[in-house]
Amino acid sequence: MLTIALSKGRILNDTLPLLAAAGIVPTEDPDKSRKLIIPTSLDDVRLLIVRATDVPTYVEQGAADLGVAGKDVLLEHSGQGLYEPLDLRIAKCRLMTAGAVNAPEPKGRLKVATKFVNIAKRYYAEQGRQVDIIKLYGSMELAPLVGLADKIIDVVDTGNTLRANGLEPQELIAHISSRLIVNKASMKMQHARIQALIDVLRAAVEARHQA
Ligand SMILES: Nc1ncnc2c1ncn2[C@@H]1O[C@H](COP(=O)(O)OP(=O)(O)OP(=O)(O)O)[C@@H](O)[C@H]1O
Ligand SMILES: O=P(O)(O)OC[C@H]1O[C@H](OP(=O)(O)OP(=O)(O)O)[C@H](O)[C@@H]1O
Repeated sequence: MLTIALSKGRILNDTLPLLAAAGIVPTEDPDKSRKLIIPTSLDDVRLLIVRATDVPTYVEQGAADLGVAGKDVLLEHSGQGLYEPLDLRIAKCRLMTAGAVNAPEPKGRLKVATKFVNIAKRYYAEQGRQVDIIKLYGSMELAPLVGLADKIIDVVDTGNTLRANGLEPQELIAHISSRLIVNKASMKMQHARIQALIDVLRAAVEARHQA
C-alpha cells in the first residue's frame, strides 16, 4: 500500500490533476467527504487528509510514504527524515517580511510576528540582528496594526491581503512552491514503485508548464 498525505485546499486542488496523470483518482471528493483516509482508483494507493503543517510529520514518521508540502512548511519543519525529489511547481508564492506602509524603523529591538518561528530565527540570525519573535497561528497581518509587532513574516502571492491591511511586502526570504516529499525508508523498501510515480508526476509537471 502507498499512502500519500495531502492537505485540503490549494495543495489538494493542484495535486489531484497531477495524480490523475498517474491513474490515481480519489473514489470520493476529499473536499466534500468527512473521511480522512480516502481510497483511490488504485487498490494499493490511498490518500490521507491532514493539516498542511502536519504533512512533513506524517511522512517523516512513516505514517505516510509520500506527501505534498509547501517549501515554507518544509523550511519551518527542518527535519532530517525526508527526501524532496520533485518540485511540483504548484501553490507558488513568496515568503516575505512585511510591515506598515511608511512605518519608521523601530529604535529598539524589532518585534516580528509569524507562524514561521524557525525561519524567522534563522533569517535574522544570518543578518546578525537581534529580534523578538512572537508566535502566531493566523491573521498575522493584524499584528502590526495593533502594535503587537513591527513586522510580520508570511507568504505573499498577489499582495492583496497585505494591501487590504495597510501593509507592504518588504524583504524576500524565499520563493515558495509545493514539493513532493518521500519517507526515507519507503524510498528504499518500495523503490521501483515510488520512482515510477515520481517519473510520471515529473512528466505531468513538465506537460502542465509546456501547455
Ligand atoms: N495565497 C497563496 N498563494 C499561493 N500559495 C499559497 C498561498 N498561501 C499559501 N500558499 C502555499 O500553500 C501551502 C498550503 O496553504 P494552505 O492555505 O492550504 O494551508 P495553511 O492554511 O497555510 O496551513 P494550515 O491549515 O496548516 O494552517 C502553504 O504552505 C504555502 O506553501
Ligand atoms: O498575497 P495574497 O494573494 O493575498 O495571499 C496571501 C495570503 O494567502 C494565505 O492565506 P489564505 O488565502 O490561504 O488563507 P488562510 O489564512 O486560510 O491560509 C496567506 O496566509 C496570506 O494571508
